[in-house]
Amino acid sequence: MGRDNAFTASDVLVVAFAFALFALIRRLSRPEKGPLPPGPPGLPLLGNTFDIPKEQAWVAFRDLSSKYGDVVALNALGQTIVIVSSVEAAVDLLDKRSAIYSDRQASVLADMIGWTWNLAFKRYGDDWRRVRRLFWHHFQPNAVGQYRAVQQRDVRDLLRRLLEGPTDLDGEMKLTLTKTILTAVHGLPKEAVTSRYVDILTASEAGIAEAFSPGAFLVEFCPWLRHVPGWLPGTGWQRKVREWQGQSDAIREEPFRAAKEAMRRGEAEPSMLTDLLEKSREGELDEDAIKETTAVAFGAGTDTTAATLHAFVLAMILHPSVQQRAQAELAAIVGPERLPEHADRAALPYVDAMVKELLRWHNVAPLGVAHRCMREDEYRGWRIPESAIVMPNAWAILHDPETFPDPDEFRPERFLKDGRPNTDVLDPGSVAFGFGRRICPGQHFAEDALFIAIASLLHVFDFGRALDEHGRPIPVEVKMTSGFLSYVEDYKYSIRPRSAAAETLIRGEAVPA
Ligand code: HEM
Repeated sequence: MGRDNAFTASDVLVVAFAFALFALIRRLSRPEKGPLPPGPPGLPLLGNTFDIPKEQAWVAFRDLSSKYGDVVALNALGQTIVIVSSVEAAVDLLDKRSAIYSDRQASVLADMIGWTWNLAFKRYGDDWRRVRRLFWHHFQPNAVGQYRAVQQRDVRDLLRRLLEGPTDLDGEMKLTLTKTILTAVHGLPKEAVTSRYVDILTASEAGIAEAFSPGAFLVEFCPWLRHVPGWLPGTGWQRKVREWQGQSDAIREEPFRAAKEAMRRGEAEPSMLTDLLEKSREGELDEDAIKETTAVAFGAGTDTTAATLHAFVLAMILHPSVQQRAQAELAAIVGPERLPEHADRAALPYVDAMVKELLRWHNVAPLGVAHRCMREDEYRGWRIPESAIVMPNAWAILHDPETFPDPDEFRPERFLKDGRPNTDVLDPGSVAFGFGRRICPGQHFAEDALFIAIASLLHVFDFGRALDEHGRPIPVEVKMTSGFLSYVEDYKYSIRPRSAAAETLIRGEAVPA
């Protein structure tokens, strides 16, 4: 809202004070049963609002946990936020007590934009349960094997595009995952999946980042503002909401429409959608549930996985010895005459450990997705109030030097012992994908997608630093963007096929004996 100058900073402060005062009076009028978890002292009314930075909040929260412990309570204008920075506390609360920690915070803006169709934002209840069950049925460990052929097909197409010349690596990763998901989930033939779908997602991510930037929109604090007519001064923000509505609708409707069109022409591939439509013919499902279930795979699965892969190439540039070790393993196990397949995974412990290390090293959701406590609870003698927001600081857990020495280093061997997987080390997948009943249902699909992409890329390409006009390597550094999802900032890279035989493999031709 500040962005279109619709409201001044003093408007925001007045409303914030009113909101905080209301929360304070409400709290004082209720007897309290125990202390909140420890945390920094807050200002009168405003609480800890200034302890919550907009940039890289996970780093500031980690610093708070070093001082106050693994469970820290903050008060933002009367709203309790509990930051959890250990696996033990995250599992105790979000997993073992998931019956009361599986809700999401209501958002007026999400409701206005129409994002409430999205499983990740749905409140805990029957509607969430219905879509989640349908989704899980198609993405549980025993089901994801059916998507491997499509994942492999699209990664091999990616290799070909990368061989053809310099390209936008980030965009290519996104296009690859978009093709995979829209084929596997919607049944779209790969030719029908153009960069138009990538653009839809990119626009909607920017919208989500802006809409959910804390404190940016007064309507979150004053829900009545949504009813103010759009012709009144100061309502420019409603234009933005309409734009975001369009993006949310596009994610939900466009692939679905295209898929139905492809079915009509007899060009659709077997997919989750064809399966769900079959069930709907038997009268078990309505069209909205089908659209929501398929659209959330596109909305939640594409960018998260593509962003993780984009971070992978950066890790390879920064850690050439890791790249070489993985390539040696691939050369020994897969050999020069073929490209890797999912079935090779068990025989490639180092590459498998790279998937773990990647999920640890770059957290696309550094603070997970916040859960909401549905009923007042007690934990280690502290009171967790009803409606408290509980955020697992996945980044802090996965960068804790006690668990992962030199956490900024990309070191897959930390997950190996005598060359075999070391089950004594915390599996980053058990943190990066969240907790409890809301745990990411796309985890197994994502891990498969990451494995086949990493193995295939390293089998045929060398990644390194790009050179400047004087032939000097251009420095790269790891910078994480802030926001609901975090990406590594763009970087310069060089890519070249490892050998003539590798080029032949990429082109899909037989390697001469
Ligand atoms: C590297 C890739 C990915 C990461 C790191 C990731 C991470 C997460 C996290 C942290 C959550 C929140 C869990 C919680 O509330 O505790 C989540 C939720 C979700 N993810 Fe993923 N995800 C990834 C890929 C995928 C994929 C490939 C799909 C689908 C094909 C997917 C679908 C979803 C859905 C539908 C939810 C919402 C679940 C709910 O609220 O019930 N994700 N993901």
